[in-house]
Amino acid sequence: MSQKNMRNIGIMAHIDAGKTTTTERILYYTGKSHRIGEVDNGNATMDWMEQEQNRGITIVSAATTCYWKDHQINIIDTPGHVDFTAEVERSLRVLDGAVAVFCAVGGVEPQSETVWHQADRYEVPRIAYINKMDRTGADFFEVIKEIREKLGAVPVPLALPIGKENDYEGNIDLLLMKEIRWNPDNQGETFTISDIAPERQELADEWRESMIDALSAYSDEMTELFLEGEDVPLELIQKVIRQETINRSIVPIFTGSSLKNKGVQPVLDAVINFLPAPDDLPPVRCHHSKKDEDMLLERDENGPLAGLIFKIQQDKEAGPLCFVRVYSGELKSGTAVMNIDKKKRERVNRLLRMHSNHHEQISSVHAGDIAVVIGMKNAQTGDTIGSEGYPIILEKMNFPDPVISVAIEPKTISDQDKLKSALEYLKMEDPTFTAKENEETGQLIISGMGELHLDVLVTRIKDEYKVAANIGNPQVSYRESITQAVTHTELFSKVLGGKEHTAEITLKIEPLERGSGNRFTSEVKKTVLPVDFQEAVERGIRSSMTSGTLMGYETIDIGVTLTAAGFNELTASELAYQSAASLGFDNALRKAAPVLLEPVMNVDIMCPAEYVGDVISSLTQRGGLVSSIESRPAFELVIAQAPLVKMFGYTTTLRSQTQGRGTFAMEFSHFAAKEG
Ligand SMILES: Nc1nc2c(ncn2[C@@H]2O[C@H](COP(=O)(O)OP(=O)(O)OP(=O)(O)O)[C@@H](O)[C@H]2O)c(=O)[nH]1
Repeated sequence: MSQKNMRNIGIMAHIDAGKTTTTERILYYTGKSHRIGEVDNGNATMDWMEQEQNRGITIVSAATTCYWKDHQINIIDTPGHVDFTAEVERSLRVLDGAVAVFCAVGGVEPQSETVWHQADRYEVPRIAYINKMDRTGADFFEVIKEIREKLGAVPVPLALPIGKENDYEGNIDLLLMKEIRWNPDNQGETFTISDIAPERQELADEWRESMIDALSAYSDEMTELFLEGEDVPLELIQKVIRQETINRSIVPIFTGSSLKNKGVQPVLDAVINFLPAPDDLPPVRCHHSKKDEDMLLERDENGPLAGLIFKIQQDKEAGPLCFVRVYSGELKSGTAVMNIDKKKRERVNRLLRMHSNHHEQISSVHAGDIAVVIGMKNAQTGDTIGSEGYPIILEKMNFPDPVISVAIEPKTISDQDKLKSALEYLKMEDPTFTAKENEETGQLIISGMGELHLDVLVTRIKDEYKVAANIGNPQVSYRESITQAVTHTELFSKVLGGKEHTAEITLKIEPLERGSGNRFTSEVKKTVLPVDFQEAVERGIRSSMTSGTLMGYETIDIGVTLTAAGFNELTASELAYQSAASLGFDNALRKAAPVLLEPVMNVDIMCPAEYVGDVISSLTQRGGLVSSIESRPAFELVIAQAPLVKMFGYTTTLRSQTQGRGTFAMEFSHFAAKEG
C-alpha cells in the first residue's frame, strides 16, 4: 500500500474517557474484530496482557492494523495514566496523527491536558472525539469551550449531537448538513441519513456558518465565496480542513457514544480525510553517525533504511517482538540490518503485521509503515535500525527521571537467577526503570516513575517471570547536591605491586541551577597533564557522581572544574588520577554543604465543591502547596505541588475523604532541598 493510503494514529485520552471502548468499536467496524470485547468484562482485544485485563486499564501500547475505505490504519494504543507518560511519549513519537477522546461529562481533565501538551511537543495533528454523549451530565458545548480555553486549541465542530443523555439520538453532520442515526440492531454498523429537522435547522445553520467562518481564515478562495454568499463546495471545505489539521491550526471535533454504538464511523472517515499520510509530514530529523552531522531524511520508500524500535514486548516462544516504525527505505524479512545505536548486525528472521486478535506474516515493510521484527537480540526501545553503509540515528526519545523505588529480595538462589533475566528483559522493553544494587546493604533496588509503574513492574516480575521475592515498601529516590562552591586539592600516593603511583589534582566544585545536570571542565593545559590522565580524572569524577556522600544517592546539578594538577612522569598513572579524582570529588562534596533533594510532584485533584476544604487541609498536612483552585461545571480542580514522599497512599485518603468522588493526577515536577 502506498504511503498516501496509510495512516499511523494514536487514540489518546484521559483515563476512563472511553479510549478502549472506542478502539474496540473501530476494530469492529473495520471488520477486523469479529466480536465486540467489552472492557467491563475484561476481554477487550487490545488489552493483551493479563494484568491489564485484571486492572481494566490499558498500560502497554501495541500497534494494531485495520483497514477502512481502501486505507490501512495502524493504531498505536497509548496509555492514559500519568505514571506511564513514557509509554505515551514513545507512542507519540511514532504517530502521525491522533484522535483525542474526551468524556462529554468530565471534559478536559488534568490528565488530558498533560497528554495534549505532550502531543503539542511532538507536533502531532489531532482530531477530537467527544464521547459518552449518552451519560447524565453530558455537555458537548462546554467541552468545546474547554478545548478552546484550557488547551488553547481552535476547535471546529464538524458534528453536533442530537439530544443528550438518555435522549441522545445521533448527530447532525455539518459537512453534509444531514442528520445521522445509527441502527441499534446491528451495533451501529449501519445508519440512516435524513434531512435536518426544522427545529434544529437554525442551530445547524449557525454552526455551519461558524465553521465556514473559522476555515475562511485559512483560504482566500473560501473567504470570497463566503462573502459573496455562495455555497462553498464540500471538496473545498474538506481540503481546507485537511490542510489546517495537518498544520495544527485547527482541531476538527466529532461526537458520539462509543458504548451506544453511535458516532464512530465519521471519526474513521476523518482519520483518512483529515489526518496526515506519513509522507505529508516534513522530512525526519536525524543524525549521520559517521559524518557526525545532523540532517533531514526524506520519507522515501526507495531511500536508505531507517526505522525506530519504539516498543519491545517479550514473547515466550518467539523472543523479543520489536515494533518498528519505518521512516525511509524498506525492511525485508530474511535479511540482516544494522542496529546503529548498538553498532551490531541483527537478523530479521520474521516480519509480522499485528491485528487486534491475530498476526500475519509479511515479507517486507516500507517507509511509513509499522511492523514487528522477530530475531533481533540486542535491540532496546529507542534504537535505530538502518543500513551499514548509511548509518543514521533517529532522534532519541525523552524519558523523565525515575523517582520512586522498592527493594526486591529474591527468596532462593534460583529466584535470584530468574530475577536477573527478568530484569534484563524488562529493561529492553522499558527504558524508564532502573535496577541497582545498594552498595551498603547489597539489596537490589528497582526505581520507576510512580507507585503504579513500580507496582506493574513488580507484578510482572512475580507473575510473568515467576520470581518469588520479598518486596520492600516503596521509597522515594532522592538525589544529592551541594549549596556552596569549594576548591579542594587531593594528593594521592600508593605503592601497588612494588610500584609507586602518585597524582595531584585541584578541583573546584560549585552548585549549578536545578535541572542543569552535572558538568565537568578542565582548565589544565594538556602540556601540564596529558589528555589520557585528564580523561582518567573525568572518569573518576563521573563514577563518584553516581553516589553522593550523604546517603549514597546520585548527585546532580554540580559543576566540577579541574583547576590545577601536578604531574610526576616517573610515578604518574591513570589509575592514580582516577582514584584521586574519585576521592577528591567525595572530599570536596563533604565540604560543599551537601543537601538531600527530594522529588516534588505536580498534583491536580478533582472533587465536588463540598470536599475542597478537606482536600486542601489534607494536602497542606502532607506538605503540599496549593497554587490555585478552578471551578468546573461539576467539580473543583485543586492544583498543587507536594513532596512525593508525603503522597504515598494518597489515593486511599482521597477516596475516603471524598466518598470515592475525588480523582487525582500526579507527575514529577522537580527536585528540591528536603525540608527538616
Ligand atoms: N455511558 C457511556 N459509557 C462509556 C462510553 N464509552 C465508554 N464508556 C465506559 O467508560 C468506562 C471506561 O471506558 P474505557 O473504554 O475502558 O476507557 P479508557 O479511556 O480506555 O480507559 P483506560 O483503559 O482505563 O485508560 C467503561 O466502563 C466503559 O464502559 C460511552 O460512550 N457512554
